[in-house]
Amino acid sequence: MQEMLKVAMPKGRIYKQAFKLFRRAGLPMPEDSGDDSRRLIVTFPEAKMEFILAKPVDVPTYVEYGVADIGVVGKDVLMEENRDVYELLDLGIARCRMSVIAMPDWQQVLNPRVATKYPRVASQYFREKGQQVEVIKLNGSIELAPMIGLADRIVDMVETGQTLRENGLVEYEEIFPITSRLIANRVSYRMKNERIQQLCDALQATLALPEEE
Ligand SMILES: Nc1ncnc2c1ncn2[C@@H]1O[C@H](COP(=O)(O)OP(=O)(O)OP(=O)(O)O)[C@@H](O)[C@H]1O
Ligand SMILES: O=P(O)(O)OC[C@H]1O[C@H](OP(=O)(O)OP(=O)(O)O)[C@H](O)[C@@H]1O
Repeated sequence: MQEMLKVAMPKGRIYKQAFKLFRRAGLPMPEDSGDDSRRLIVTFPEAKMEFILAKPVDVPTYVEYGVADIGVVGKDVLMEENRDVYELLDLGIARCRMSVIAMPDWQQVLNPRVATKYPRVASQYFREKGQQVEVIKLNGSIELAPMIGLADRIVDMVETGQTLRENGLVEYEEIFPITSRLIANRVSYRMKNERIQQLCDALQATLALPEEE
């Protein structure tokens, strides 16, 4: 008999897309993802899966500590959290990019301030460029920082570019592209290898197919 697989799933914009992908991969799950519910643990007995609905940034933590066997998480969070987990598969969903953004009249100054939700990513990026910057951690609406003079530049995500256009900001450089990844706890990956590998193979085969409407 198959054992239960615990999956850390991010609430929010990734959830619906990940759920749809799992269904397309043939997992016996209901059509309704139930994403408007307030339940934090959802069990799918037929699929032998339990979803732990977490804040996106916490997914790698649950997986590293083994309270979830696997998880779905954006590459942005994976880079920032730097947790000890296996990255198994690029799921190709929730596509966007991490970029350096500023006002159009931005000028190079000595020791510029950079605001971001991703201090590790930003620090590493500027360190590799040999530029000394002061990184200021914010938790949302990062685009405000250069508009109101808190920072010279920001490091943030761009998807459609709408937020930038509506606030008169310019994308200067892409740091890396982002998609969601399937990650696994190191011990679970050994102990539940067949199960996890089966899921990976099914997801990979689905990703190779053209997406139906
Ligand atoms: N336009 C986008 N902006 C931000 N993230 C995006 C976008 N498109 C895709 N993503 C991906 O979706 C993930 C989760 O984003 P979401 O906005 O749901 O969560 P969050 O902002 O981290 O969480 P919360 O709103 O609970 O603080 C991101 O980590 C990123 O990988
Ligand atoms: O290029 P776009 O399609 O406009 O998407 C990019 C925006 O989406 C994200 O913000 P989010 O909606 O997560 O809100 P936040 O400011 O709370 O992070 C991100 O931080 C950008 O602000």
